[in-house]
Amino acid sequence: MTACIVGWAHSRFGKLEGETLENLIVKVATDALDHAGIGPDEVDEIVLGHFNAGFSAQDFTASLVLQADDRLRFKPATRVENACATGSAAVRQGIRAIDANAARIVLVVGAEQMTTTPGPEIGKNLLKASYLPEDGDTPAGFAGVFGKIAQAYFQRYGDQSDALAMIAAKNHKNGVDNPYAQMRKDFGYEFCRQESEKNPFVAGPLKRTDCSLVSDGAAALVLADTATALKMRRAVAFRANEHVQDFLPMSKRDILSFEGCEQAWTRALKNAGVSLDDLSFVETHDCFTIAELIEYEAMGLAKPGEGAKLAMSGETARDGRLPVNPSGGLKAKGHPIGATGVSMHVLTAMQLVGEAGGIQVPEAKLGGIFNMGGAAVANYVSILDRIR
Ligand SMILES: CC(=O)SCCNC(=O)CCNC(=O)[C@H](O)C(C)(C)COP(=O)(O)OP(=O)(O)OC[C@H]1O[C@@H](n2cnc3c(N)ncnc32)[C@H](O)[C@@H]1OP(=O)(O)O
Repeated sequence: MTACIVGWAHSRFGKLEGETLENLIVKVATDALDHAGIGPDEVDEIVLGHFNAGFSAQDFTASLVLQADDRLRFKPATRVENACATGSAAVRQGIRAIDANAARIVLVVGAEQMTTTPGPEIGKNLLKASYLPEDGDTPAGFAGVFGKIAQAYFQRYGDQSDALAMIAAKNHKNGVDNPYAQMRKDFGYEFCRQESEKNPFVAGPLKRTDCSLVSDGAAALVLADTATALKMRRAVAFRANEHVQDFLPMSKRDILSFEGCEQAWTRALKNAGVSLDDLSFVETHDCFTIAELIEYEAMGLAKPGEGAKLAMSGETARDGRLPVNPSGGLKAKGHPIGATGVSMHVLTAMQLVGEAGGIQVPEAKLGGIFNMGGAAVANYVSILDRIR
């Protein structure tokens, strides 16, 4: 694998009043090129990750990146989509262009503007990433889908509400120190555990603090081949990048195993020639706290049914044995669908070059990323390593 990350940019995530999708895209595209020290004329290919599915009237968005600079005119530009893993799908498209020697420099952008959509429509738009014959009328949108998963998990392994609250509290605490995060509030374990007026049940056993946020935001990366990257200011290499797509209907699989996630991690660790013990931290897809818990098991950090034990142990806290979501995750940082996967790569690269500020994991050397579309349908794992 020859692709490296050589520059990046990240907008603040949140309800960004007065912002437009175009502005968000243009700003991060411009800032990422500046950060890399690359002129727009040097870009060989542009990939935009954008989910949309009804959030924005503006579709056909790949060309919005060209608004960043006239010198991007006539470059190939394509939009990709793979539900909540759309950002990682864009990153992978860029890697593949470089690996195929079809491009030397690729500009990857991920963006979404969700908060301008009225409340009930948000859930409906998100549900378009589920299997409609089964889940089309699920109340509470995607929270309803993961509420059912949580219920089934509790039936098989017992009530894990305390562990879910622990995960929520951990990620909210981490988010406090992330300047890009939408919610920078340390709610504490007790608040996340107790149902209250401010923390009501949303779907099944999931409370509000078990859900990721509805967000606007964008992030961008500049990718380069290794030879080019080694001449630049920073170079973070992909030791591995894997994509595993599973069946969409949950009825065709054991939904409590996240087998696509497991496959993607197994392949990535093998191809990188490392084990989980070698990782300094992981950014994982906590769209709902139950997802992070099942991901502990799928990636091999805990045995099936024992994710809760790991969550309660504190080993995944920022000062634990393997910090998980030091950025605050989707839970606190926010989850603007098309931007999320790109954001995970940006924040991991920042950690590896020691530029992560308040969320810095000391002496971070190797970072793992898991980004997921649907209920473990689109599964992307990257393992990143600083080489310069
Ligand atoms: C594979 C995948 O990635 S699927 C994931 C796709 N994404 C989603 O499904 C998004 C899930 N999240 C949601 O739908 C929403 O955040 C909900 C339903 C949990 C909450 O939304 P609402 O009930 O409409 O909350 P609303 O926006 O009115 O805010 C009410 C309060 O709760 C807070 N709040 C809203 N969402 C959250 C959240 N997820 N976590 C913590 N607090 C929240 C707000 O800041 C506000 O606080 P305040 O009263 O102090 O100002």
